[in-house]
Amino acid sequence: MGSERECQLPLPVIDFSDENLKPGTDTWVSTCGVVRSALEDHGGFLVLYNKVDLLLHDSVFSAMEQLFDLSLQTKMQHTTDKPIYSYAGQRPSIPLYESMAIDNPLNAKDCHKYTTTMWPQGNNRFSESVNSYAKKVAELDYIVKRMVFESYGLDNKKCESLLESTDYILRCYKYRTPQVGETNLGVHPHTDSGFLTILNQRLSGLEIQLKDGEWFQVDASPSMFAVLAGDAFMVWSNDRIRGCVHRVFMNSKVDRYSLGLLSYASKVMEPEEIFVDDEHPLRYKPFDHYGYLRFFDTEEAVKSASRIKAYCVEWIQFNM
Ligand SMILES: O=C(O)CCC(=O)C(=O)O
Ligand SMILES: [Fe+2]
Repeated sequence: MGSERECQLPLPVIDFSDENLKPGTDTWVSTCGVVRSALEDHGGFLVLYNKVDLLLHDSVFSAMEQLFDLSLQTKMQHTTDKPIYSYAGQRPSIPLYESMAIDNPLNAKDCHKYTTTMWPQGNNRFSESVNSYAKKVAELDYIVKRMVFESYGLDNKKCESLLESTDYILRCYKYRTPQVGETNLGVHPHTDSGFLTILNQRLSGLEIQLKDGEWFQVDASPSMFAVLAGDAFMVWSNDRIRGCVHRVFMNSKVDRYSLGLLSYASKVMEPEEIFVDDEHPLRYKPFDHYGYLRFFDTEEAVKSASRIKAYCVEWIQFNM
């Protein structure tokens, strides 16, 4: 990784398949720096990662096709008590978009439970491929977080404790092709409400906004993953890390599928002390991630300029 050619791209592409990328090596240390700068500058970066082999890639994406082929009534079933959308879609401003969330996909039993809600007769192939895929992508999530902690000189124990209080969701996205006269916007520009999102797309369409405001189109490939910081990462870093603004356009004549592993803090989280000093005063109150998700669709949140600021910052102004 970190070859000069890679670093010259507006958004770094980091090779996580490199055998030399082990903690303690020079490659590891320099990659930690690239990861940190990309998160501070753009809120994200791209990763080449070969732990999801082609067989698993194909099987998880065909599982997604099967999932979205179910009836709307089946797809809209309530599958989690967390304040996330089990199903999102049928929205007039983004008519192409549908998404479904599998709660706790790293756990085989929870994958099985989700699967039997969707297919009461069972579908082992679905639950097994989802579980294997999520576990492989979670390994990438752990490495990225470990690198971030290390690059700021934070103890690995702190990182472990963050990982222990992390909930994962596998979100599956489908975009149908636009009909004549319909918008080809898949999703409006936004930041994700989670901590970190790791996306893989089967067709291109994902665009990331760089710090200069330009849009960067992410190529689709089974081994190319986009790593995006969400709102909770901004809170944790007291705004040192930027939330990654991204959007999707449907440019193809076939349906587009993508998959995101999203992480959420299961315990109240505070900005790390090292990010708070006289020059960088505390910007966020202790953060209840699920409280934020419940706030997310309220009228107050929707009309605010920034949902995360509306949820956290105003509280500080009135209570300190
Ligand atoms: O489809 C994608 O690649 C990304 C979708 C997305 O950003 C979202 O729904 O939050
Ligand atoms: Fe997103």
